[in-house]
Amino acid sequence: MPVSDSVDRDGEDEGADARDGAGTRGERPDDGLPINELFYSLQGEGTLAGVPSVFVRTSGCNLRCWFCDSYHTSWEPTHAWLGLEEILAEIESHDADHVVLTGGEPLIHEESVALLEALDDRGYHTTVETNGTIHRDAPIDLASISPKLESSTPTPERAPADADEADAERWAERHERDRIDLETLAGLVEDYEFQLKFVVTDGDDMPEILDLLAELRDVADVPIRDDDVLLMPEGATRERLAETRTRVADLAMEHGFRYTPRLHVDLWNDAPET
Ligand SMILES: C[S@@+](CC[C@H](N)C(=O)[O-])C[C@H]1O[C@@H](n2cnc3c(N)ncnc32)[C@H](O)[C@@H]1O
Ligand SMILES: Nc1nc2[nH]cc(C(=O)O)c2c(=O)[nH]1
Ligand code: SF4
Ligand SMILES: [Mg+2]
Repeated sequence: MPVSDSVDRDGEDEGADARDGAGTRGERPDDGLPINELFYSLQGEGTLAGVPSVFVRTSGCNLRCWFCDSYHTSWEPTHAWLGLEEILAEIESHDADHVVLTGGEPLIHEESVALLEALDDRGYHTTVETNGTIHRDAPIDLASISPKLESSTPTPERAPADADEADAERWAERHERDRIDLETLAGLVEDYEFQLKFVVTDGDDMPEILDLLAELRDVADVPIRDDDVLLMPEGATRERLAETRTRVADLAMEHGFRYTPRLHVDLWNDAPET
């Protein structure tokens, strides 16, 4: 199946392009979001790992990591359109104080702002999982920023097997062009409580992380402590994590950064809605 570009063409109104996305179900409400899945689980990653949370996963992404563990929000997006009230009702049906807005890239959708405002009004703690290429003004309690390294680029050798070859080639170029935007990253760390969560495979990723941190520390008006930096092993399955996690834990100790597990993968492997 050809890779769908309909959720995220270039331009300002990237979220709007999801309106005619492949795999779409339901009418698009004015305040709606394309929802890939909405579920209750434990936060598996980062400084809040282990906290019971409702996850809202929007569809559509402006990048294409070859390893994306949410293939059906990026390479082959599917979703149902849900209105703001429907999303809130679903969230409120779970007994949780924490909501994690993720994707795909949730900040391509301007409607994510209204959702975050409504959650803030209701007293929820909100985490936004973002690739750090888009800034929006919204009540975000924790910006969980995962800047994408060169090792995430879907080169011909690394593109997912299901991806159309020509599309993958086009995405490799676009991914490489767009994956780091220093000004946007600086805006996010200045405006929000944040964590910088890098997906790491091995020591080859470290020079790029160190360079990026040095540049960001230069540009940003707020301190970025080593404590704000988390290394997360690449792996969407238990089998893959078994190959990467010890190496990444050793790198965290060597560089004085935090290590974050992927608790949900340990607990439930790659099952959907976990
Ligand atoms: C699916 S992404 C959605 C949010 C946003 N697009 C981003 O990349 O941060 C959620 C988190 O999963 C991470 N992730 C995706 N695939 C992964 C993999 N194969 N191994 C480890 N982490 C992965 C991302 O880096 C990000 O921190
Ligand atoms: N349990 C669990 N924790 C997570 N933390 C970040 C996730 C994400 O996909 O953004 C995620 C996820 O998919 N599941
Ligand atoms: S930026 Fe996030 S959602 Fe987009 S392809 Fe990469 S990991 Fe997947
Ligand atoms: Mg996930």
